[in-house]
Amino acid sequence: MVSALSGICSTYVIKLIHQYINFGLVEAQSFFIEFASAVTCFGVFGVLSSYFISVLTQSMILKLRVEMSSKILNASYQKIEQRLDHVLPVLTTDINFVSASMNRLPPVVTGLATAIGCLIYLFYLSWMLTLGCTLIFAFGFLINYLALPYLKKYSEQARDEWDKIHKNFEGVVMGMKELKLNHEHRENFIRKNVEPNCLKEQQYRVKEETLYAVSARVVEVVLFMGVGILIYVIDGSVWITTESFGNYLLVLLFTVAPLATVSGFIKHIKRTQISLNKIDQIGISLEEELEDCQTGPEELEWNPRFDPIFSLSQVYFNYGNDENFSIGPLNLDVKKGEIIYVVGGNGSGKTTFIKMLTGLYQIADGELWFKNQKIELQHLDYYRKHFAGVFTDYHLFDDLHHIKADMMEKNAQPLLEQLEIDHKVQIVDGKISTTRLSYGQRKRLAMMISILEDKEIYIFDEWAANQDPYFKEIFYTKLLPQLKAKEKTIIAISHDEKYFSFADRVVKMEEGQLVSIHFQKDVLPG
Ligand SMILES: Nc1ncnc2c1ncn2[C@@H]1O[C@H](COP(=O)(O)OP(=O)(O)OP(=O)(O)O)[C@@H](O)[C@H]1O
Repeated sequence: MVSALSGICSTYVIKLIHQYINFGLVEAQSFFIEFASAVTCFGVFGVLSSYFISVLTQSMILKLRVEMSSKILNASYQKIEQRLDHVLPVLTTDINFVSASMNRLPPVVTGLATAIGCLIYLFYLSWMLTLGCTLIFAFGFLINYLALPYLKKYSEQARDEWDKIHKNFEGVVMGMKELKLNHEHRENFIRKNVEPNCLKEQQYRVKEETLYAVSARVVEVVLFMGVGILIYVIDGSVWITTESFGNYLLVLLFTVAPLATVSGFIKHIKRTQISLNKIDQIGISLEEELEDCQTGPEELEWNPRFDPIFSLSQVYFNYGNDENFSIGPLNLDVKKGEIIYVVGGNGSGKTTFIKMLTGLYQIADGELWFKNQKIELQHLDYYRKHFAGVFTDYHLFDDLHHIKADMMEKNAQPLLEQLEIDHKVQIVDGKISTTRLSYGQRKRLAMMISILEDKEIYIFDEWAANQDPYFKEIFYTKLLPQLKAKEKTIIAISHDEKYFSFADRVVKMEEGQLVSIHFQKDVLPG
């Protein structure tokens, strides 16, 4: 509405200029008042329209960003893990591109309003000429329209290359150490990976831009040709004089600039569509994976003394796709407060097992029970709430506001001291003061956070792997028993045979099967 008012005002200014050229300054004072008012209103409405559209588009962008983040977090972990290469470029590139396109909307809307206003005025000046011009404009837009599928094709190809470039950039940042150390590796990575992908993207973009320039120039040529034809037809015609045609052309020229803004946006619409498709591709498929977050199964009687806290019955899992690794059938009952070590060779399936156990991976077959409740797909989020721990590829968040205040107050400082990082890290206003720590210290911090989260079941994936002997000892002989004393159940992947005697049970994984289970008495030395 405000954009339309701004467009009307600019048309009115054009009309005043046009009238002055035609009839001169008839009444100087009223001309000046009208002119100044129209220009002021044009400016004010223009700013207001930009402001309103900006508020609207920015709130849409905000919604898009927050919704995408929530959707990703609500989706199946397994599916996201498989598509990580596509998800990150969507978050970093496509959402930004859609945002940038939305930011271009205010001048486009004002331009459109001005062009429509000018066309109405032109129609008033000469409906026949305006009809002719509209046909020429329509023909020009048709050419633009016909070029769109090709523009879309090149734009899509360039965007697909961008996924690969994004992966290369990840390599540049995450693999900087390796690339810095090895000159040949660095050269090879740049020449054989980064450069070819960037080159392909560049070629597609050049094709796209050239096609766009060609279609834009063709449109201009058509417009000029159209005007030429009009001049040819009109010259010597009785129904319009050369002078009034000249006046008409003057207003027409004012219409060209806003129309150019609008037609320039057409190219952006295609690119935006491609970005929206990319968002949609992961968005829609994420929607399919949405899990009912809140509800658990019906509460059943559960006696921690006799009943397992969770059990697996004939459970199978596989990665699907072309990956042929699978685990199962697994049968395991775990009691509340038990400490279980999972051992086994590399690639035997230990991490896969705990990801499945925590509900991050969905089981393919069999039954998963938690406190006598059968866990179905829709209960997975409820089920996962009972777990905390540290994976090998953990992420350290510095914001700890999700931790209960009393837990934080009572236990944070003693834990920092016990883990001997209190001289390095403080918790200030619910945030960790620094995460710039050694690997071992960072892992201790991750351990502290998981303990503060105060869940019923703890999983640790080779937590002690990069701890010094002193902290290994503390982990196996103090921290885990302390958690057990609080009736926490612990599943720890471990290769440290020395400490097997501290487990209640040691289960061994081999090629996706739990091949043996030893109780503490069996693994005690001697
Ligand atoms: N995200 C994944 N997608 C497909 N296959 C995978 C994935 N992660 C692991 N695998 C496959 O599953 C097998 C078991 O891997 P897993 O990480 O569970 O082993 P692990 O016993 O924990 O090994 P390690 O001791 O080396 O950590 C591997 O052989 C691997 O090929």
